[in-house]
Amino acid sequence: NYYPWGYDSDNGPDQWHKNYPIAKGRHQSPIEINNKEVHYDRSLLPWFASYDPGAAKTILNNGKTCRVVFDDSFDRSVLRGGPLQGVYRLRQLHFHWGSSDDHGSEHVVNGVRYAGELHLLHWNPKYSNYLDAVRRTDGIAVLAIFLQVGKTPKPEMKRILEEINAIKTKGKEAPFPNFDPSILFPKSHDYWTYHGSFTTPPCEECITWIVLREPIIVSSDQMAKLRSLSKNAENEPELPLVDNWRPTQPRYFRMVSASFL
Ligand SMILES: CC[C@H](C)CCC(=O)Nc1ccc(S(N)(=O)=O)cc1
Ligand SMILES: [Zn+2]
Repeated sequence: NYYPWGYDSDNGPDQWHKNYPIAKGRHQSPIEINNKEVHYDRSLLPWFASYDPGAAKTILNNGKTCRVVFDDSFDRSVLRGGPLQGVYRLRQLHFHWGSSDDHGSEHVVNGVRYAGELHLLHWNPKYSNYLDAVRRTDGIAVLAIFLQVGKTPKPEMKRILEEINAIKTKGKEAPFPNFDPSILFPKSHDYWTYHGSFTTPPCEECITWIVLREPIIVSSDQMAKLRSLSKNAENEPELPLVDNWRPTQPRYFRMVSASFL
């Protein structure tokens, strides 16, 4: 009998390997990023995002996260440079967050957990489609941005959080037109990069991670707004959608490169 994966004790990260054996692989994500083990790579190029606001389509609650979906039927919104060869198409963005402000991010930096983490997922159009790309080591690129709680929140987050009321329960979707996610980017483009996996099932090891050093500032109220999402469907008992983050995985023999000294 099929029992969907989740983040509870009976279907959470420690159980995922039963249906997705690669979850115990050697290139899993997220990981701890420690300054001592990072290698400054001066050959790393800056990365560039050129996104078309018109590519934004809908925002949805899939019971696991809040996701914004973009038109990826051609090279309309792309990420290039950094560790990447060629352009990667923006497909979706989503968040991971905790049950309180002191945790919720997936990557951890020198022991620091942030309140949340924003993932912008892009795929390599040299492959015929997304499902083909997820089977390739250079198939996917995820730009990860930490959410830090502070006094002067980024006004650009407001647009996403205003839509939360329309997608309270699992399966709810709402139109989300005219949105350029690069307005969410922090000032600095400094990043770490390493090869890893999806942080949820199917845990495929197809991701070039680009983790930004500078977090974006959100307010405690904005985090509370994310936590007001429910993982249940409309007519089911209310279950808060919180703590949808995977603990850090072993780094094994992977190099984490830094674009900055
Ligand atoms: C077998 C293909 C499957 C349907 C893929 C569905 C998918 O895209 N999942 C996904 C996306 C992003 C992340 S994360 N959190 O950015 O690492 C985790 C999981
Ligand atoms: Zn994610």
